[in-house]
Amino acid sequence: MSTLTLTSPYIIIDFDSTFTKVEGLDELAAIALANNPEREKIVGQIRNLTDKGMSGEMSFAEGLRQRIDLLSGNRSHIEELISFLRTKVSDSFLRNKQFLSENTDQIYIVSSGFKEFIVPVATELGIRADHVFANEFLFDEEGNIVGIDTDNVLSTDGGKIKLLENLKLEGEVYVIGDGYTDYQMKESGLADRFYAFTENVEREKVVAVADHIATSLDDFLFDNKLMRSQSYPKSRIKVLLLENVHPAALKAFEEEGFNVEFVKGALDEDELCERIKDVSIIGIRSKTNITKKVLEHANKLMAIGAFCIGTNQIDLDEAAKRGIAVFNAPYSNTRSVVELAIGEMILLIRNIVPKSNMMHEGKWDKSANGSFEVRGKKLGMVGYGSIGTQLSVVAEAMGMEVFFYDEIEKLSLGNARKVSTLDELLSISDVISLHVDGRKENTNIIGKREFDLMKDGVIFMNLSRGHVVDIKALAEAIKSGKVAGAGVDVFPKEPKTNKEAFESELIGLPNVILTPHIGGSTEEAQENIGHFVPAKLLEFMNNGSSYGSVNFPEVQLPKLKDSHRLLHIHANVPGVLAKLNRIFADTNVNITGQYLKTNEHIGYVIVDISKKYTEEFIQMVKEVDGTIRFRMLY
Ligand SMILES: NC(=O)c1ccc[n+]([C@@H]2O[C@H](COP(=O)([O-])OP(=O)(O)OC[C@H]3O[C@@H](n4cnc5c(N)ncnc54)[C@H](O)[C@@H]3O)[C@@H](O)[C@H]2O)c1
Ligand SMILES: O=C(O)[C@H](O)COP(=O)(O)O
Repeated sequence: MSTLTLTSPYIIIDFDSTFTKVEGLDELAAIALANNPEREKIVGQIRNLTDKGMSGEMSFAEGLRQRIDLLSGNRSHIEELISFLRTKVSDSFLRNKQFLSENTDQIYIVSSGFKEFIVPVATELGIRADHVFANEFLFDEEGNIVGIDTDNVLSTDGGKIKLLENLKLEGEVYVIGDGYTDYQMKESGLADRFYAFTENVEREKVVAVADHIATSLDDFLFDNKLMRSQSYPKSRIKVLLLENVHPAALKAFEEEGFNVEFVKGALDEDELCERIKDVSIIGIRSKTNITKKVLEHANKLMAIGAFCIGTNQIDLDEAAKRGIAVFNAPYSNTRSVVELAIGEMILLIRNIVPKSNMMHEGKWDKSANGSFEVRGKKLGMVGYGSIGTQLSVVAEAMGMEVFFYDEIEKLSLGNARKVSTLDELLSISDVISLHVDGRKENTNIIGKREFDLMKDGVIFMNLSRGHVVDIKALAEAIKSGKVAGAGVDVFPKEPKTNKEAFESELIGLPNVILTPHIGGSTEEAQENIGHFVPAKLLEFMNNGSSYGSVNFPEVQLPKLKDSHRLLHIHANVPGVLAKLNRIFADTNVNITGQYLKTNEHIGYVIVDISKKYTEEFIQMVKEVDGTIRFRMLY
């Protein structure tokens, strides 16, 4: 088969803001005027003239003349500009260098920019120098730009149309560009299609008249079934990032060419049901609940990234049944939580909060009563996972005796001692800190009965999940003096955004540190997560690897080489693999690698095949009974 046949239309490509991300002449002005005190003003005027010319608001030729007059550039500035433009080639053009170099006879650059800087940049990606049509500068003897070659048709209004007419191309002609003058080639009847290129800028007036929108060069190539770097254009794949995840995440997806939407707060169920319809990847933190109802609206969703540790806010089983892989960041913020827990336990055991509050009221209360060291005290941790174990080590280094209770067998670090029941842990500890996961069964594991078991004057901390503690019982225990100090970072009901008010029975109680779920909110942790989770999601999207997923059969796949990769997710029922293999045998498709992993709900089969196959073969694979989702990578 060949989904990649080249039907060979002539492709006319604009340069500024299409082939490169920027407008060459504007950048030349910024370079040439570097030492001019009026630089910003003049560059602003030039940009304004460029915009007006590109959107068709003013005569292009007049705008160009005015821009050259404002510029005051020379040859050395052009050299600098070329080096700069080499770093500003549009991502999708860089990705598709092979297409550009293998189809040089069909591709032309037609630009109102200048050959002096376009030719060196475009030819490096395979464009023929004699296929670059653009304006040319006039220089004086010192190399200063003094004007433009007015004999060149491109310096005139309607120049691109005249140029195209002169080219006399026979066959289909498609134009890709971001400006109105690019569209005019189609309007004149000389080109068959106009693709408004929006990877760098989106001009309303241009998009409105376009036959198609090309969000990237891959998008254009996909639309025309031409050879491309991405099996499916990433610019067509929508990524929705909620809850103000670190900008590193936005950058990671944008650099790969995805269509990314960034939202500061969380969304409620109804909003999410609406917004998720066309989303393929969603990034959330602890406040966004991905419920069964949300997933029912998420027909395109392939992966969920929890930019945090907890995944209790996601219906993991339902996601798996729908073939949606969920990833989180299990370690990136653990140290931050540990540091906050250590800080809080010292402040609480020293009774610092009331003392600090009094100072703010102008009261001096120097006394040692009710203030203790943590050294020698017993720290009791419920949950000895990633955070519990780290806290254990740091607390021991401060001279605490560490005890823990975990419902599964865990290796003690250092001198930490495991106790066999929760009740025992609660009754022996001076400081109690909760580090259990947020599964439903952990709801209210600490309530009145458990507070009654604790020592009088205990210090109590919860930095795990809000629903784990009965807040009313905690408030009573604080009021009665049973709990001498409490540090609470997580609550059964938390505001979705910083604009919503916080309500709790703990407000106003003495020696209580309340924090707005910021255990993992440090710059370091958020940045780590901002790199870690997108890397996992991208590996899944680009390569099929699901290693580290919390709900999906985990496979770590080799890089795809000289093959096409089929990713088949199916209900875990007997016989699917056999059926798939039968199709391969019957259709004579050569398998170069095969991987299978299952979990209780689904099977994940990855098959690398040689590139010779038919559309019918793909259709048969998609139609195998039990198929949940199928996609291909190459
Ligand atoms: N406050 C924050 O900003 C913040 C930041 C990161 C993590 N967290 C939360 O902290 C908690 C701990 O994170 P982690 O990375 O250490 O998780 P983890 O999964 O590594 O460890 C949790 C441990 O708790 C144990 N456990 C679960 N339920 C238990 C129970 N009822 N009794 C005894 N042991 C039980 C598990 O066996 C496991 O060993 C999670 O709820 C996570 O969501 C909060
Ligand atoms: O699960 C976590 O990692 C923490 O609860 C942090 O959640 P957040 O990213 O919403 O602050």
